[in-house]
Amino acid sequence: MARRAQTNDPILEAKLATLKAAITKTQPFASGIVPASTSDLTLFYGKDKNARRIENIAEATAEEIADLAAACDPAKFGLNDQNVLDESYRKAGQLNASQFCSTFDLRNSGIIEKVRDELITQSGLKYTTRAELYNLNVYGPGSFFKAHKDTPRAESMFGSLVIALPYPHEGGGLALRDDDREWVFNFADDFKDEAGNLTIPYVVFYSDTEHEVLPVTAGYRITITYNLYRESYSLGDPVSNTLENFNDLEVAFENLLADKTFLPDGGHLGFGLHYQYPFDKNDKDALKKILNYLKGKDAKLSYTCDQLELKVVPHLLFQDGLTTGGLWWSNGSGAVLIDRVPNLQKAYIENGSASYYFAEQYKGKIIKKNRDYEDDPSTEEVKVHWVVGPNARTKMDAAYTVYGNEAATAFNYGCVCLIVTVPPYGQSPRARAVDAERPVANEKDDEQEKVAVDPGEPSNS
Ligand SMILES: O=C(O)CCC(=O)C(=O)O
Ligand SMILES: [Fe+2]
Repeated sequence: MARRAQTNDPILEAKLATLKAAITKTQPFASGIVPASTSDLTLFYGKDKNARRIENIAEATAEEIADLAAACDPAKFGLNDQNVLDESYRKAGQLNASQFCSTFDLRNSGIIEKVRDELITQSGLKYTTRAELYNLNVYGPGSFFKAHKDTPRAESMFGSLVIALPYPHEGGGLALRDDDREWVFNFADDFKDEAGNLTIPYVVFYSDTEHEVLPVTAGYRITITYNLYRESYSLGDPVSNTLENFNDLEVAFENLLADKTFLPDGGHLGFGLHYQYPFDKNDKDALKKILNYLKGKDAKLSYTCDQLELKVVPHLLFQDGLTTGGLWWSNGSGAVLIDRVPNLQKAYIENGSASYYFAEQYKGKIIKKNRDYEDDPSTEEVKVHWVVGPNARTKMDAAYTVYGNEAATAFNYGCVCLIVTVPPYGQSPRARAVDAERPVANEKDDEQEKVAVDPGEPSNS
C-alpha cells in the first residue's frame, strides 16, 4: 500500500501555531546577589579529625587557599551510571558535604524566596523548597567543568543552586544554555554591591539545564552547590495569575475551543515538553507523577489545561531506528507513545519494530506505522496534532545517555510529551465554549483511550 499522504491542513496548522505562539519563553534560572557579612564567610574543612578553618574567605591568604585546594579531591563526573575521573572533561577540586562547613546561612539569605518567586510561582505552581548541601568546588587556574546536566537524585529534585564565595579570580564564567539561548555569569564581577559592601552571587537553575564552568585563568573560584527538592505541592498560586502574559495561553486555548471548525470531532494535541524530568526507572507509574512537578512553561501548559478541564496525559515517545539504552531498534520509522515507564532491560528486539513492541507490551498508541507493518490492520494509528513537535529532548535515547555531575542511579531524565485531549465540539461545553458547563472530570487514569483512526506523523519544530 502506498504511504498515505500526511493531512497537512494549512488552516489547522495556523490554528495550532497560535497555541504554540502563546507558550511564551521562560527563563530556566534565577540569579542575583545577597549581602554577605563577615560572619557568613568562615569556612571549616578537612577529611580527618583536624579540620582547618579559614576565618574570612574574602581575606584568605594565598597559603590558606593553597591549603584548601590541596585538601580537595579531584572532582569526578557521571557518565551514564559510572563516576569518571577525566580531567579533559572536569578539572576541579571538590569536598563533599561531610568534609566542609560554611557559616553562610542559606535559609536566611533570601535565596529560597527568590526561587519561589522566580522559578516556581511564575509557572502557576506552589511548593516549598528544601535545599540539600552538596559540594564545595575549588577551581584553580586551568580548572573547568564542561557542559553537563546535574544528575537527578530523586523524582522531587528540580533545581541546582550555586553560590560563589567572594575570593578573587578571573575567568570561570558559569554558562547556562537553553535551546539557542545562552547566559554567562561571571561571579567575580559580583562580589561587591554598588556601595562596596561584600556580596555573594548565586544562580539557581532547573537541573536539566545544560551548564558549563568555563576555564579559570587566574585566582581561585570557590563555589558551594546545593540540590533543591520540591516538598509540598499544590496547583495554581493566584499570585501567578497577576503576572503579565500569564493568561495568553489560556486565551489562545479558549479561542480554539470556541471555534467549531477546530477539530470538530475532537482529537489529540501533542506538546513535546521543554524540560526533562527525573523519574524512577523502576516505577512504572512514575510518568503520571510528573504532572506534579513540571517546570516553567511546561507547568504553565498543564496548569492552563487544568483550568480548562482538558485531559492531559504524559507520554513517552519511542521511534524506530533509534538507539535506546544501548539497544538498536529496527528501522522503518514507526513511532509510538506510551503512558508508563518501560523496562528497557527486558525490552530487546532483534529484528522487530520498537513501536510495535511498545504498543503491544505497554498498550502504546501507534502514532505512525512502521513501514514494514503498514498493512497490518490490527493496529490503529492515532493522529496527534503536534503543537510543539517532539525534539531532541523528546527522544528517549537522549534520556539514557547522560553527562551528569554524578553517576545516574535509579533516576533518569525522561523526555516527555503531554497529550491533551480535545473533546468533540459541543460535547464538553466547559472545554469547548467558555461559559458553559463541563460534563467530564479531568481524570488522570491510565486507561487506554479510544481514539479516531487517522494517519499521522510527528513533525519537528
Ligand atoms: O561550580 C559551579 O559553578 C557549578 C558546578 C557544577 O555544575 C556541578 O557541581 O554540577
Ligand atoms: Fe552542574
